[in-house]
Amino acid sequence: MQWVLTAAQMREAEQAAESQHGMPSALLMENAGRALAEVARSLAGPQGRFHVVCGPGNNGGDGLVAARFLLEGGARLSVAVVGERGKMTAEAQRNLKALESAAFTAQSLEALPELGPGDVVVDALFGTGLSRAPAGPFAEAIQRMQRWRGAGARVVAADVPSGLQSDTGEPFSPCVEADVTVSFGLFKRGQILEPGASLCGEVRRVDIGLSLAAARSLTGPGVPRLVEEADARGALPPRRADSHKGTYGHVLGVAGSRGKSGAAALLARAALRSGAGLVSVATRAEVLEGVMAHAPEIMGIPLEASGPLGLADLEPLLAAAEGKDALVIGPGIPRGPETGQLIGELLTRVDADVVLDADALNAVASDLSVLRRAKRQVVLTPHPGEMARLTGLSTKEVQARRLEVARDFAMAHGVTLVLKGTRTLTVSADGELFINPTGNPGMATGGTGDVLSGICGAFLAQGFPVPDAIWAAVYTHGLAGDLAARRSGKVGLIAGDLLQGLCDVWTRWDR
Ligand SMILES: NC(=O)C1=CN([C@@H]2O[C@H](COP(=O)(O)OP(=O)(O)OC[C@H]3O[C@@H](n4cnc5c(N)ncnc54)[C@H](O)[C@@H]3O)[C@@H](O)[C@H]2O)[C@@H](O)CC1
Ligand SMILES: [K+]
Repeated sequence: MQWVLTAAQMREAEQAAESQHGMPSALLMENAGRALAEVARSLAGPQGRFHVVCGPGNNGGDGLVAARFLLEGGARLSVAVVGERGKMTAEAQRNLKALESAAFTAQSLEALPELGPGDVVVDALFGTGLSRAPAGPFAEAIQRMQRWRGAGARVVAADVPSGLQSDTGEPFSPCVEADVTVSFGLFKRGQILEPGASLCGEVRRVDIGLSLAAARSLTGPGVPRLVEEADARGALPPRRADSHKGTYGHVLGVAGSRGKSGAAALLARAALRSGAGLVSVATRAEVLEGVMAHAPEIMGIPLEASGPLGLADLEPLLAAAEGKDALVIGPGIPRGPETGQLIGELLTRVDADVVLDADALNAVASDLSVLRRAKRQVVLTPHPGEMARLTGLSTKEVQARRLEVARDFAMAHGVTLVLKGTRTLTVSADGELFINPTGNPGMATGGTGDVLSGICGAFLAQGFPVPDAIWAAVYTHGLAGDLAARRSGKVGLIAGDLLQGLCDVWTRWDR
């Protein structure tokens, strides 16, 4: 996993590197600029020219170091310094002098020639220190870089595309759109959260000498981490030779209703395709055959009452939950006035971990105190709209502060929370944050959430601990979507394709 930091945490890490590890910021800048030059060179055509656009802060300093290395390598190079020289940081000034001592002259932006295919722009205008919308010459510089890109030049951003707010991923206007962003030392939030992630293009993290210091100073919850493929694969050990279906747990899905039997079927099949030893589905009697028609491997439990799920279903569901290792409640359920109470009773009495999804989330939203009273682990998997109902915020507020909203909720109610959307977040009950990098817009289609709930249930039933089971489920779900989209395209992708995608994940991971 990789830490994902705020600008303030980056500054702390930089200070720790200097005070505790003898790595002065000049040395960090040297390493950063050198790595930046290497990436810039890798993007240029054989006759490519380089424009390095530098701002007044240390981001500009990185650009000036990169310019020095490009010059040493014999590149066709122009450098522009935007803003007043007197306002540059000491490190940036020192590197400008170093460049000028080689009889090289930085120019004004207007003097720089136009660029085209094969050429490279190094955007070193602003990094993590951007504090307000770029205006005047800074805005013009960003627009100029955008124009060069429009004409075919590649843009490599130093640390953060200029104009992007590195703590939120929200861009000011104007903002550089990069082809590659070279992230110095550690990831920044704005590189991972959308729309920042898209504005960064490909993010390449390079070590510059502060990761070790940061790792020591940034322990504890609160600092989000980016899940990597090795983490997810490692969280799911291979199946043992001497095992049987009982080894891999029994998932009970409480799902489906008239017209929504497919939700139960997707949940159940996803749980089966994610390694659960046994999967049962409890649903209204009249839809059970429809569910089972999709999956002969599952066992059906008819709920004989009628109408929305309510207290009349409590005894049959308690009986159904006997001996189960995980429950998944919600996809396609008929919700009514008693559904929340029913779920509350199940949470306090059932001896199994429970995943709440879809209408089960809406059902508990009116009385969240039941979450704290649960006998075992509770996992909630809301999309932003459901999260808004759970918190009383608007969807927009949820999206604007995803990390904080998710963490506050998980800690307040003692649950593992999955906040879905681009870069799905998993938060543990003690506030550890895991950002997921897999998945694609093709998965914005009905039923993919049902599949995720089934994967979560299967991993819990197999005894994987929270929160690992859940961030691994989220990663696996996204990767299944990415692999499935190779066949179907993003437009053609449907939730059922994720079931084959899951098999592709298992063969890829040798599981
Ligand atoms: N933190 C670290 O460990 C390291 C940071 N480095 C670089 O340092 C950068 C951060 O440097 P700084 O903190 O100096 O910040 P920046 O270089 O991002 O820019 C901040 C400067 O621009 C000014 N400014 C901010 N917004 C402006 C606006 N809209 N219009 C005009 N001026 C504006 C600020 O007053 C300040 O002078 C990082 O992104 C990275 O590139 C690297 O040199 C290596 C090590
Ligand atoms: K930049």
